Amino acid sequence: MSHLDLFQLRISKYELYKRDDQLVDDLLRDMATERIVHISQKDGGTQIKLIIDYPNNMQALFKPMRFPREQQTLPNHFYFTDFERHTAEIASFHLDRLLGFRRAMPVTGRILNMTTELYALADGDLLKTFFVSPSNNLCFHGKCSYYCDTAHAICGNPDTLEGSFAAFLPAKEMAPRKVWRHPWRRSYHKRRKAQWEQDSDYCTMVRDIPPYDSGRRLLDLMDMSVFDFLTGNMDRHHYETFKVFGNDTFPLHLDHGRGFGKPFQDELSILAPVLQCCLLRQSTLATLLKFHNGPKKLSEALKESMSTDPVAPVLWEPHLTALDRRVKIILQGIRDCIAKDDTLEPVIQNDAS
Ligand SMILES: Nc1ncnc2c1ncn2[C@@H]1O[C@H](COP(=O)(O)OP(=O)(O)OP(=O)(O)O)[C@@H](O)[C@H]1O
Ligand SMILES: [Mn+2]
Repeated sequence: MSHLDLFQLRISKYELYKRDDQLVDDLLRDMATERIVHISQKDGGTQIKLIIDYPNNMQALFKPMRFPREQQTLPNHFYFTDFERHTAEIASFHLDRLLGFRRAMPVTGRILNMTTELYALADGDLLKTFFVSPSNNLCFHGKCSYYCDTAHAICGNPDTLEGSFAAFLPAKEMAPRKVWRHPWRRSYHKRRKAQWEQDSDYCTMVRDIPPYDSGRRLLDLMDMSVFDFLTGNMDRHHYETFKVFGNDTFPLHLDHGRGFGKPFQDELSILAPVLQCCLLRQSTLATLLKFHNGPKKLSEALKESMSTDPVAPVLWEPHLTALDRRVKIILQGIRDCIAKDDTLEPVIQNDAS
């Protein structure tokens, strides 16, 4: 049995893995070093993703590097046209773990050989998209709805390619997932706004709708809002849970390629769930306070956590600075909520309540 098989078997109703779980390190190492035997394109998504096959049926989801780490989200791009960043996937996993959520699958960086580890292992339609560029580099573009064409090809430099490798979720046939619309989903339209952007009482309505009217789910959305605000991810349109665990289970933190794009801008609208509901889980507040008060700031802890990654340094320094600044903003938001506390619901809650 592979480390990934074991990891998948141990997923619980409350988290993907245990605190300080050695298995996570084993899995990261496997994905970063095991021989790759086949690659194919994952269909369904908007931007290119490859399924990486290793021996023993281990699989990873690969997102390629497109730009250097200093490149920011293009100023005229919407969150839904922003290019995905492999470094955001890696950093988000580490951040999710540091915040004590453990709702994101482990992700490692790895440098591949374009010829022997990609071209030689591709077949079918994916293989047909490989070509040699004018500067003699091997490139491919795959088939998808955004940026899968010759003008947006992914090229070796000269023959290596960096990317992120996310541990594969259990097969859908083995562990079916339920897909939920995020109540604070953005409109995904150039000109239209979503209801939550116009209705300041939006949370009152959400609080009455199952599964947000009882149990942990609303608190989990607050955690997700904190997590996304820290990374700057505006692309949380849906989320998924494992069906076997029912409704009172954690939402998976998936798809973080659009985080870490704007280190000099703090996008307060991502924090709307927390600010509109005036709600936060007690353990999450404690974690944020711990990083705020030090001695170890969130930026330092994240840098340390990612320092052993094969593609370290994973993040451009301004992204790390942004984290500490954003922790302060979240805490100030919570202070304001407590100060004006005129609602019937307490601001800081435990799962049991
Ligand atoms: N680690 C993983 N293992 C297996 N499947 C995954 C993993 N992460 C994500 N997926 C699945 O792949 C789907 C697409 O992934 P992702 O959201 O990253 O792609 P996307 O191109 O951004 O798609 P969309 O544009 O719909 O958001 C997800 O909805 C999820 O079901
Ligand atoms: Mn996505």
